[in-house]
Amino acid sequence: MAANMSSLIDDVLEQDIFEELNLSEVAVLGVGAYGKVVLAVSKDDPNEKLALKMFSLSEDAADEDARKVDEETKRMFCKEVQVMKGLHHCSIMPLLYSVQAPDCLALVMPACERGAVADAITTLLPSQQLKYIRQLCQAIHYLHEKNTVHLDIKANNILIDDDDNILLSDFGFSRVLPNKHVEIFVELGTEYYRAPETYSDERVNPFKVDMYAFGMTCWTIVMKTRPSKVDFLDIIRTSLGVPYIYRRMVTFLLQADPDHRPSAAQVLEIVSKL
Ligand SMILES: Nc1ncnc2c1ncn2[C@@H]1O[C@H](COP(=O)(O)OP(=O)(O)OP(=O)(O)O)[C@@H](O)[C@H]1O
Repeated sequence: MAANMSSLIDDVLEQDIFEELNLSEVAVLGVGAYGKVVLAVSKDDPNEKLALKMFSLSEDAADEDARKVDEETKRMFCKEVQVMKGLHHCSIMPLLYSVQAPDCLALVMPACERGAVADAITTLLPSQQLKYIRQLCQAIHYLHEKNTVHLDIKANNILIDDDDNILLSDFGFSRVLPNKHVEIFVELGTEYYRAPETYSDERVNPFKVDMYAFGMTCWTIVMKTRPSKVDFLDIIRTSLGVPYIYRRMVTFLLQADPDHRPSAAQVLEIVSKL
């Protein structure tokens, strides 16, 4: 792990991460199992706002349990860095750099202070709905062309930048695969966004799992509501206020049979013309 990790780290810091990077800690943007995401501002340039996804380390070598947790944290961090370093797309969250400090590992990214699409869901304008769906589809198409799957696409993981464009973020569950036909076990994901086949104990096509989650994300965007325990297909089919093309697209994407779901390339062809 050490050799692999050192090749993924851009900077090793001796002291406090904020001090060494000359940043002021402003607020906590989110909290996860690994640690937290912190909004920080450069002391040199107050216009430079960064989000630091920090993976806490205890580095208590004497405590075996703490050592095991640290090993797992390092593994998760390395996985996310490795995937992000290979991605360069205007609708995908860029990794500016990765750092190691005495008490944490951190991904440094541009901060999206407007938050996630999930937070803005009830106030979306028709022009934003179309733009976000199109940009998300372009991001997924790019990922899938690189044989990479996200595996946690949802409205909470789509951040909005200062220019009102979206950035697909959180590559913690992502995988880079050898080809588009490989089948793997997918046991993680978020309730309502998880494709039905992932609840079986069998291998599944992860690209189709992403397309189901994309369908649920489109559902939340066009219905302007967060998903809950309802019949998604029935609701979208009977929501006559939603443009027909969206109802048709979401219905295709949410099909229970993964083989019947369209690919990102197929959906992109439709949304590019809208
Ligand atoms: N670059 C960023 N700019 C602004 N906020 C961010 C940024 N990155 C992450 N966040 C916020 O922090 C939260 C947690 O980040 P992230 O999704 O990467 O971690 P996670 O533990 O995998 O979260 P989850 O379990 O909710 O998917 C996000 O939902 C978002 O609100």
